[in-house]
Amino acid sequence: MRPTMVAGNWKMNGLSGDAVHLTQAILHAGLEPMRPEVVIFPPFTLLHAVSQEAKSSALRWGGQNLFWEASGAYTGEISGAMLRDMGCRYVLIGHSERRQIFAESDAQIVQKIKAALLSGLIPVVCVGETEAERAQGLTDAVLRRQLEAVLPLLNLEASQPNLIIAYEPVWAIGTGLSASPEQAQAVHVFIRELAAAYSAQLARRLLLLYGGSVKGNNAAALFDQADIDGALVGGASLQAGEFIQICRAAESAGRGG
Ligand SMILES: O=C(CO)COP(=O)(O)O
Repeated sequence: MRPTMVAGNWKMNGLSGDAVHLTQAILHAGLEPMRPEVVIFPPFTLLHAVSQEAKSSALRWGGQNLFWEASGAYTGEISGAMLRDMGCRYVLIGHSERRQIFAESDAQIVQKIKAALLSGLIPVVCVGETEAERAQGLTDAVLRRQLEAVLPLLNLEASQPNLIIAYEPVWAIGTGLSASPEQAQAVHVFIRELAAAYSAQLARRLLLLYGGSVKGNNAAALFDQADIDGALVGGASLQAGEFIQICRAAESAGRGG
């Protein structure tokens, strides 16, 4: 399998001018449409600006989070319908920063995934172990717990998976210390095996992104791995040149070059 998605998670960064600049840089980079699919996840406040720039292109965008209720007295929250209204195709759910800083539980993440699916969004569900968990040999156990909540939501009636999984080891996020291609590949194989318990066909087609200090200079080696289908990029997605380099690495991997 070959990388099919490069996604940029801008986190809580950027003002309108930055959104226009970054989006235009990606649009003008001459990337091959959909090889890979390029997706950006700006803050909610920049979704409109991004959608205006990218609406007639192959570039896609999504929200970084959502709340599970459709509407109502939930001050400060954003629903799936609101994201759809901004033209979003995707939504990040369960990012480790949400799990750690905002104490999101596996049960809440399940509610969010259900709400996203009901709204017609494709959830990009983030999983991953902390440094302490890896040191204690708990990586598989943590991923199993996180994914046992998520994988039952796979639509077994469909021919294509209704969600995407991003493996983001917490120790690799924002540290400059990416997982090695072999480490990431081993975990991706494990995740695919867990998914195969629900459906072998969907497991084969499940998009597994790697995230954690992906840069222009390490992306190609990650994409060379058979089960790394793309990347979820944080810091480097805020620098147009770096992000475009990662997209090009995915293009080349897609050509077998
Ligand atoms: O959290 C991430 C993407 O969601 C990864 O962040 P970095 O690429 O900055 O390590």
